Formats: sequence, C-alpha cells, structure tokens
Amino acid sequence: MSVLLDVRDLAREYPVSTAGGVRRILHAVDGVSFSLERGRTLGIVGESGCGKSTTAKLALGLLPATRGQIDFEGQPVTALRDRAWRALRRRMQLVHQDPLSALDRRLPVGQQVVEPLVIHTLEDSAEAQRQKALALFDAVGLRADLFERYPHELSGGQRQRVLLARALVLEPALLVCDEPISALDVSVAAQVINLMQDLQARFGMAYLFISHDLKVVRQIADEVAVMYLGRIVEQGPPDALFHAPAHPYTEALVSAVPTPLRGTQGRIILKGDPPNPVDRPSGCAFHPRCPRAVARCREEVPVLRPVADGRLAACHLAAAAPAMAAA
Ligand SMILES: Nc1ncnc2c1ncn2[C@@H]1O[C@H](COP(=O)(O)OP(=O)(O)OP(=O)(O)O)[C@@H](O)[C@H]1O
Repeated sequence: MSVLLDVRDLAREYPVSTAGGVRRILHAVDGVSFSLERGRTLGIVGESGCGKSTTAKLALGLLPATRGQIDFEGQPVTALRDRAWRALRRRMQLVHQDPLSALDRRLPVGQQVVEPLVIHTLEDSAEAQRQKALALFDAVGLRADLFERYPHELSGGQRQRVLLARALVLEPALLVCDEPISALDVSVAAQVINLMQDLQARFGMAYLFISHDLKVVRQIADEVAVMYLGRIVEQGPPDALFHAPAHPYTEALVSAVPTPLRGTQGRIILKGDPPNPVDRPSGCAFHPRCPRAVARCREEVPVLRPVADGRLAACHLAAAAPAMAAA
C-alpha cells in the first residue's frame, strides 16, 4: 500500500476580535497529522466546530495553512493557484454536503458533469466528453434521461449522485467528502453510502470522509480519526474504537450511537458545550467536560501516542500499547 495523502503537523489559525475588541488567535486546526493510503477511507468525526471542514479545505489546498506540510502523490500541496496546483486538484476532488448550493441552478446537470472535462481540456471532442459524463451517470445510478434536467428537478439523493459523477469524471485518486449525506434522509443516505462503497471498489479512489455521524463513519472507514477542538484525540480501526474507546471523548460519542440491544440507554451526557477554540482550556482541552479528569489533565497536554489495538490516543489515562508498556 502506498501513501496517497500525508499530512504533518497541520495548523490553521484565525485572528479574531473578542467582544471587548481584543485581538485573539483562534486555533481552528492545531497540529493534525495523518496519512491516507491509496484506495482506503479515513473518516474524521467530531462535534461541530472541531475543525473537520478546515482540515478538508487545508488538505485540498483551498485554504493556506498557518503551519505544517501536506503531500499528495508525493507532491507538496500549497494554496498557490499555479499550474502544479491545478494538476494536483484534478486528482483530488471535493464532494460538498449541500448538493443544491454546489450545483449551478441554471445549467442542466449533465452539462455540469461535462464541465470539469472542458475546464481541464480532457477528451478530444464534445461528443467524447458527453459520452464520458453519461458513463459516469450510469456508474452512479442515474438514468440517462436525467442528463438534460436542472438541479431543482432532481431529488436530494439524485443531486448527490450528480456531485459524485462530477467529482469522478476527472478520475481522481482522492475524494474529500465533507458531510456528504447530512442533507439526506436516512434511507437515501444509506443508499449513497452503499454507492460510495461500490464506486470505491470499482474505481479505487481513496476517501477522506468527514462526518459528525460516528455510525456512518464506522460503516465506510478503514480508519477513524476523532477530533476535538482542532486536534486528533483518538485514531484507529473503527471496530476497536467502537468496542473499546481509549479516549473518554470517543467513549461519549460511541455511547450516543443507539444500538439494537441497549437503544439509547447508557449514553454519556457530557457537561457543557465544546469550549471556544479562542480560549483553549489548559492541559487536556477536554478536561472540563471529562468525567474522569484528574489533576494532571488540567496541567499537562496529552500527546497522541500508541495505545491498545493499533490505536493512537491523546489521554493521560489511556493504557499504553503492550509493546510500549514493556519498553
Ligand atoms: N474564516 C474563519 N474565521 C474565523 N474562524 C473560523 C473561520 N472558519 C472556521 N472558523 C472557526 O474554526 C473552528 C473550526 O471550524 P470548522 O468549520 O473547521 O469546524 P467543523 O468541525 O467542520 O464544524 P461543522 O461541522 O459545524 O462544519 C470553529 O471554531 C470555527 O468557528
């Protein structure tokens, strides 16, 4: 397996003014590292505001980073709009959460799938471009007669399929999917997830799949990163993370997913809302809401380190991986 996307110590800050007019720094993303192999899926989960979308935009070079390094197919990703960036961007595509706003209301949807081929001057003739777009329509399960329709004439699920076709027409190696099903109702969302899994098996692209829904991420991801206040607090295979969360924040997220056996019982209700990233709590940023916090958690920032079952966790209380414990 080769690494497709390699992200090291990524950070994005925003200068903000507080109510009193004081200039402060908001750490939207603060030291995030991960790598994604070809054809695999990394899920990023966490509450609203934890930095998921910012991470996605940084990874695509849509936003300049304050710090850190991103390599895609061995090339550094920068936010410079130069020729190299355009070539890279062809291979990494974004799928939006809101298909209606991502699509142009005045253009037939088929034309919008052809458009990237025109922009990137791919395929020789207009007919070849049209045939390629039609083939993608078929691949995402859209009837050819929808090609000439306008976005508002399609259902939400069909529009999301159009977005997938538009992203795939350029044969990307990576699809960054930012809450791709959050605007869909449950049964349509399940169909889109199944479709995404089929498309990955067929075309072999990797997914960076961003969602606040741990259940969906568990279904689609090979690896899950849990973010809290701009940092990854736990990362590992979804089953291990679900069955024995190493970080109390992951434990709370997992407990909120209803299961057939216990329904919604046993849910851990966290105290308060996530803190403001302008006022990051001392030590472990999760400590004010953590049911297990001890004095050390208020003072010392926990580093992301190996724990059991091939996972990484940033918690002082998580037991070290056996090999580490023996060392
Ligand atoms: N342009 C900006 N200026 C100032 N702060 C910003 C800006 N963009 C994002 N932020 C802040 O950065 C933090 C991370 O935002 P981000 O959108 O990445 O989170 P998220 O996890 O994707 O949330 P959501 O699920 O609600 O989209 C938030 O506190 C947000 O308010």
